[in-house]
Amino acid sequence: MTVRVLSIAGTDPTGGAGVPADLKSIAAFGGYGMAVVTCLVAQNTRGVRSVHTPPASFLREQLDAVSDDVTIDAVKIGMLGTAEVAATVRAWLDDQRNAGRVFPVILDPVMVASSGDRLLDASAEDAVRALAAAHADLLTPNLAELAVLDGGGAPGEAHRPGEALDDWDAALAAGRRVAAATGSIVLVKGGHLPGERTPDALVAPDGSLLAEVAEPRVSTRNTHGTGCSLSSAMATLYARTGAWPYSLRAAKRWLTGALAAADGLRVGSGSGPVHHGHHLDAAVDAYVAAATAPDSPGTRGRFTDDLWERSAVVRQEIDELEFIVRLTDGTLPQDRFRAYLAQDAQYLQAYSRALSSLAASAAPAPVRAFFARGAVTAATEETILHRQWLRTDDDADGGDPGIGPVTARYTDFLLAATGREPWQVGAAAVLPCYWLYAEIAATLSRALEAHRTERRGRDDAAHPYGTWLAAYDDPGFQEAAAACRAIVDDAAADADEPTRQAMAAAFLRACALERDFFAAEVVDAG
Ligand SMILES: Nc1ncnc2c1ncn2[C@@H]1O[C@H](COP(=O)(O)OP(=O)(O)O)[C@@H](O)[C@H]1O
Ligand SMILES: Cc1ncc(COP(=O)(O)O)c(N)n1
Repeated sequence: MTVRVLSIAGTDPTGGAGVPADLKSIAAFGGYGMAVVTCLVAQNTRGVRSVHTPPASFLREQLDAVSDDVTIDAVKIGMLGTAEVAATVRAWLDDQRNAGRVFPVILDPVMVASSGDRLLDASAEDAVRALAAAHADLLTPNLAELAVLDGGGAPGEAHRPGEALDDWDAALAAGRRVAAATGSIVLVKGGHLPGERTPDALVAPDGSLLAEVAEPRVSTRNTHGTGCSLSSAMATLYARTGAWPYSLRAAKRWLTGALAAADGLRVGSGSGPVHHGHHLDAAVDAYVAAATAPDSPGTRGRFTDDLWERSAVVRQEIDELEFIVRLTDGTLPQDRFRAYLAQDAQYLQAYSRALSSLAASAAPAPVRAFFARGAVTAATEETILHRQWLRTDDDADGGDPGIGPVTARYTDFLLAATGREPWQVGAAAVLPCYWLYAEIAATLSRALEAHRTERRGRDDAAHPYGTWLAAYDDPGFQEAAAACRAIVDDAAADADEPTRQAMAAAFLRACALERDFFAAEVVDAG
């Protein structure tokens, strides 16, 4: 379901906070973003230079231009700047409510930028509190903002304004008071507290805890706009799901990924932005793959011939990987080989499940039978790997390292493609594991033969991974690869063009993941 989300906020010409961050977050969750600008801010990752606030009447014109024309599914409010701006937004919300237009309002009470610059007049704090009490369904203050909002709590109980909230229990207590005082749910954020994890919690006006989540702290100075991004994500997810706890868990997980990918953006020399679109790689790959497809499919040869050609670059990259080169010449260190096998065992477990999905799909009976046999073979291979190579039963040095991030990315993709896509697309997704592996096994086996011939009679004649390599150059495996290829060709011949394109995209994505899998064993071994 696409939701229409309006951001009412200030600008950031470097794109990390305010309106641009909001629009990116809304888009990241599949929403349609709209924006009304409260203040124009000349800022970058190093700080705020100046703020220009257009007349309140013009703000009202922008708000009316949206609401006169578009049905709004959620509103996220960020920087308000002045009491007059806060009052104008409030008056517009009053009018919306009186006209019977109901939508959730998420208020991020922006007061001070992460650079330390003020973004709200001190005299406007009461107006923000009043706006929160009148209209906000959810408030998303950071700790400093929570402390200021709490300054207006019940006498005697209230946290003193300006006093720092420096532990999680104090923050939750302040969150409860602000929730009670405003009647809004408060998202209490522990991002500014020290510690390995970053806790966030949703506190209801009756004091109950609706959800508490904690993700690992990402080691980065690039946190500009995290507050804006999180609150827009919450607005979009809540408009879509109608559930605050699910929205928080999903938003928090995404934000942690956006923070982890932040350093890779290389935007600015101060506190840079987070990567809002970090999760879109797979979708972009699919579009690029579709764009490389020839225009007239009818004039082509076998579908998989074309796929093979289109995967040439990735296959070349695999052949040149240090891991493959050293596995072939036998110089790969034992611990790296074992780390690879441990990930391979994890992979096989998921692969067996992916093939089982195809065995249970709407495919013709012989196809289902083929994948059912494949599922059994993969599970058997996994068992053999554990018994013969990993000896997990009596492993002296602590056993299973768990699934690595790259293995997880590949297996998540396979399970999604075989579980949720048409079976033809799932079949194309599992093909690279058969086909590329069969090719690699054949190459390795030729190298093994050369190694033997060259060193015949010498005392280093035995290739350290010879037994393992030999097992993989199994004629049965080569036959299975050819059969899977035939299945994909037949399926493509009967499929419509969108399905063929989805099949090609799935095949090429799996090839890229196959490469990443071989390239990543050092990292995964971690
Ligand atoms: N280094 C970090 N690693 C992981 N999460 C973080 C980090 N810094 C902030 N966050 C998270 O980002 C969100 C916004 O946090 P916060 O810093 O309180 O907002 P603001 O940007 O408004 O100051 C919270 O969920 C917080 O836990
Ligand atoms: C227009 C605008 N709105 C909000 C912030 C706060 O940014 P942060 O989320 O880093 O505190 C900002 N710097 N600029």
